[in-house]
Formats: sequence, C-alpha cells, structure tokens
Amino acid sequence: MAAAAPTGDPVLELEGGALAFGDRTLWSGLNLKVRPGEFLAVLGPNGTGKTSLLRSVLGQQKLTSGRIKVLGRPVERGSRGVGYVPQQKLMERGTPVRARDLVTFGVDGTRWGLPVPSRATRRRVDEVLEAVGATSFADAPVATLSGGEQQRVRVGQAIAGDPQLLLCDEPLISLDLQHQREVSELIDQQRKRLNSAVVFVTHDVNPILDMVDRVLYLAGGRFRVGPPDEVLRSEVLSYMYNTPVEVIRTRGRVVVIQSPEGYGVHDHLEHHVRGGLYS
Ligand SMILES: Nc1ncnc2c1ncn2[C@@H]1O[C@H](COP(=O)(O)OP(=O)(O)OP(=O)(O)O)[C@@H](O)[C@H]1O
Repeated sequence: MAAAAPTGDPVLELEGGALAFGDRTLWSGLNLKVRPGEFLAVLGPNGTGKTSLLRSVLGQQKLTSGRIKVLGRPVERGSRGVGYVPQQKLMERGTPVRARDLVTFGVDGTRWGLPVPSRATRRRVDEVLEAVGATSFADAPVATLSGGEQQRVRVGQAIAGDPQLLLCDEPLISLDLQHQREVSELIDQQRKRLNSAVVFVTHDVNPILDMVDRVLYLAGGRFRVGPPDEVLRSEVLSYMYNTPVEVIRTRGRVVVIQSPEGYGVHDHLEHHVRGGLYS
C-alpha cells in the first residue's frame, strides 16, 4: 500500500457532486479530490453509479448538481490528458480496425492509418503492444480477438498517450489471473512513472489491493471515501448496505460476507456472497 499521501494540485475535483435519473438519486454531496500519483478504487454493487461517475468526469454525463474540475479546468470532452478504458464492449465482427490502429490512435490521437504515423509513434505503439502482451495479434482485426485480448488492446490504447488521469471501468473483466496481474501492474507502473492518477472501477479490489491509496465505496445511495483499511470494515459496510456485513481479511485478501442475521435482507449483497468474494 502507498505510504505517503499524494500531494500536488488535484487532477480531479468534485464539489457537491450529485447525479439523479428521474427520482432516483445515485449519489449526492460527493466531494472528492484526486491528486497526481494517487490510485483510487471505486467499489460498490451494480447500479450504484460507478460508470456514471466516470462518464461525468469524461463530460459525457451532466451532473444534477455540483461541479467537476479535471486537470484544473471545468470538465470538457475529449481532453488529451485523460485516458479511458471503457467497460468491456466487444467490437462488431467485420470491423477492420486492427489492434495496432487502436493503439496508434491512443498515441497520437489521429484517425487510424492517416496520416502515416511517424517513426517515433510506431516505436511507441510497438512498446505499448508489447507491454500489454498484444504483439502477437497486433495486426489482426480487433473484432476477431477474444474478449480478454480486446480488453488488453483497450488498456494499451488508453495508456498510450501518457494521460495524467486514467479512468478505468472494470479493466480486468475477461482477463485470466496472470493477465489481471500484468495489466494492473502495467497501470500501476505507468502511474508511478508519470506521477499520474488512476480511478479504477472494480467489483474485486483484491487484484489491486496493494496499489490502492484510497477507496470510494458507493452503496445504497451512500458513499464513503478513505484508505482501504478505513472503508473496508464490517461496521462501515454494514451501515452502507443497511444490513449486517462482515469484512474478513485473509491471506492479504479482503472477503466480504453477509452476517447470518443479515441473510435474505438484500438480494444484491447475497449475489456477491454466493460468488464467495466481494470487495
Ligand atoms: N442516461 C441514463 N438515463 C437513465 N438512467 C441511467 C442513465 N445512465 C445510467 N442510468 C442508470 O443509473 C444506474 C447506475 O448506472 P451505472 O452504469 O453508473 O452503474 P454501475 O455502478 O456502474 O453499475 P455496474 O456495476 O452494473 O456496472 C443504473 O440503474 C442505470 O440504469
């Protein structure tokens, strides 16, 4: 776990952020500052507004109230300083775009193939393809790759431009254990190399637990921000879920289970309990 608290002007700042759809408020009163070099994990059950938070930071979703600053400025779409790994979306078969093209787009922001990339760009593209383990399928159409292979290419595209703020929406989905480790280490190494910030949405914090500085936990219209040891505790999560929950730490992992007295109270939690693990 990171020792010293990150310093420097925030790369991401939310003040009194609230987001509602109709009469359903996902979160409100959200104050958050993410500083250079910080790794923030965003956790919580389905539908609590984790993706919507990232979309708000990208300028794709307007807040109901409050404001967001990204890299010191009001949020705007398409900022080169922000990288984004979207929640897994497979490319349609027949799309001719190659892995190399997506990563090239990530490096120089130009449309694939045009203009012809410079030697420096090509070198950087090869480096990134290698780093995400995509060299062997770099020239295959992305649509023909497996879900996990496509995911690695998207991570490559997002990190290729050395963003100061990297937003990741479940980037480890579809990856086997080895690639989960490799991809999360790659994201972490890049953060350390550039002193950039990472906001990482995930359903399982364990693969990244030793990288995380703070956790933003969203559940039941509530939120909690703090170091993992302060947030991932039985009393905190029981309050957030409004049902008794036990947080167990075993062999360096965090396991959340529903306490016997809480069984059957909340289906969404039970779903995760059946899976054996929840973060
Ligand atoms: N544009 C929209 N209009 C109406 N409702 C929306 C819109 N975008 C998201 N929602 C709703 O907001 C809720 C939160 O969605 P979001 O995708 O942010 O959740 P999440 O926490 O990322 O969930 P998951 O863990 O399942 O990915 C969902 O119920 C979703 O249907």
